[in-house]
Amino acid sequence: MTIQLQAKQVSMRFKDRVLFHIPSLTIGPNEAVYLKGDNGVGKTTLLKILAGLLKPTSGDVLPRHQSLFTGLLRGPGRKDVIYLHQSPYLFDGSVFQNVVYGIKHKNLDLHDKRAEVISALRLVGLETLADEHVSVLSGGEKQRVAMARAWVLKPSILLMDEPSASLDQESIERLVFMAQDLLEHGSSIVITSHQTNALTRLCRKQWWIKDCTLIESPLLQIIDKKHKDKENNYVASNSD
Ligand SMILES: Nc1ncnc2c1ncn2[C@@H]1O[C@H](COP(=O)(O)OP(=O)(O)OP(=O)(O)O)[C@@H](O)[C@H]1O
Repeated sequence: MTIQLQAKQVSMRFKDRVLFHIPSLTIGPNEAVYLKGDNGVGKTTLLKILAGLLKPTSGDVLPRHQSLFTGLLRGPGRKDVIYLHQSPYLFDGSVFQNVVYGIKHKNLDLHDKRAEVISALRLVGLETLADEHVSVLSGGEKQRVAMARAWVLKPSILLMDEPSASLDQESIERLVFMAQDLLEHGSSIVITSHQTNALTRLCRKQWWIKDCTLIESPLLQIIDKKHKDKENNYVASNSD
């Protein structure tokens, strides 16, 4: 299922400081957005508001066609919208347990759940570490586990906060492959990053937080043939 989120007159203030006021904002269905802006302008804050993890000072963010009343009943956190943290939280357990946790209530038998988790770990290149405890993983590997956990959930909207900050080129390309797969299945993604890279190149729209508001514009990507060939080779070598 894909959904569309709509924000109306959303303002965020910390004490006397107005971080931003956004009159109107829509995400989805099936969009890829690059969210940019200087340090401290409120990118993380906006993603948390969209995910329902933070309440704006004023305004509302609702799935399209959902009434405010239903929204109030739903409680904190927005089902089907996942916020991928800059430094993801993994619980005390193995890599496999961390990824399967997301689908523990899904109506799949154990065999199918295991297959889904192994596919996700293969995509992020961590299948050989499935039984390792997460405490032995590097920062980049933890980020990849968090991405695998998000991918198995097949969210309608995935909000990725600086996903590439601690990743090398190969890991970024693995994330690109997963993000592309979600997009092909109708999900939307929002990516924050201080540098353009293969992930931000997936985006066709830009949100720029500047002067305490958000400016939206289309993002025209210049297809770099050399880069495209490299991505295609990567996909070919990772498809069964
Ligand atoms: N709970 C809070 N109380 C007070 N100020 C806060 C709170 N949360 C965030 N801020 C402030 O709001 C501003 C925006 O923070 P945010 O993390 O959203 O910025 P950002 O654009 O993601 O920055 P960066 O690019 O550095 O990650 C910062 O100045 C931060 O200190």
